[in-house]
Amino acid sequence: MDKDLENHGLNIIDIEKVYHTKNGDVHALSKTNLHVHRKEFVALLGTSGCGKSTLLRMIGGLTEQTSGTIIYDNRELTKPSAEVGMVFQKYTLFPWLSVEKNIGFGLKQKKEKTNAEIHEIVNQYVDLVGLRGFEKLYPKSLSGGMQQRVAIARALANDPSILLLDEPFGALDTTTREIMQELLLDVWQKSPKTIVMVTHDVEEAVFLADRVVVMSARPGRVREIIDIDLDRPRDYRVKSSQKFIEYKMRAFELIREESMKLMKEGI
Ligand SMILES: Nc1ncnc2c1ncn2[C@@H]1O[C@H](COP(=O)(O)OP(=O)(O)OP(=O)(O)O)[C@@H](O)[C@H]1O
Repeated sequence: MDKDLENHGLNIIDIEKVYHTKNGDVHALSKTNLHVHRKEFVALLGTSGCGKSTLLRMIGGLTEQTSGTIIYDNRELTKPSAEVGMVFQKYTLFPWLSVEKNIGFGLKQKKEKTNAEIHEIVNQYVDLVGLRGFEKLYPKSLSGGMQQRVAIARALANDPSILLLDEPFGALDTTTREIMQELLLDVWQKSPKTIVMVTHDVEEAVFLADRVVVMSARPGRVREIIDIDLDRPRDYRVKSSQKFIEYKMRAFELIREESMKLMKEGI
């Protein structure tokens, strides 16, 4: 592959994070390297506290790394920017704004588009995440799954190059979660982005991602990368295939090994 193209996408280079707290230093992430291709979907898995969220927050410019560099398409990412959209587990919608106002919030702030253009973009995302008929409602009258759909639409409406998802379906019941996974795949297929998603759910990671990155226990680093060679578009039926089960088992084994290490260390 052309050297320049190879470098395109997200490059995480020698990233390390130590939190300095009053009770001492917490080594959250040891030198971590990862390359995520443009429009690739990567899922991060690992034991609790291995630094998954820390890594995501550093990519998003919300937490400063102790050392190392994060580059997207040859530009260094150092602070929050419109290029990076984020969705967290906790519903983070503005309660005083309607669904459509929440989705259009970032566009309005940027002041680059007319109200009519914003209206059109918002409408497009209302349809994409299946919220037609709910656009005038306020977050408090929506279910958890619907609120996360608004959050995803809000992040995408800004047309970011990278979408960071931190356990976005963690608070949802199993069925809603599965439906949201399919919706996310559908949205990603129609509006492809470079996605990095943190999840605790092995099945979710294998179902969604092109590659599953399993991290070692704290201080985290990349333990193994599993290439998920499953046809797209995917639907839930793929979960019963032999290949799917093998990928899932491999990820489980790795996480188990890392959890056992933590237990032996008495953490
Ligand atoms: N702001 C902070 N100050 C001090 N320590 C922190 C801070 N944020 C995270 N940590 C610590 O850094 C380590 C990694 O935390 P992080 O939340 O990144 O892990 P995680 O893999 O996302 O965990 P989980 O799966 O439980 O959400 C943990 O030991 C955590 O306690």
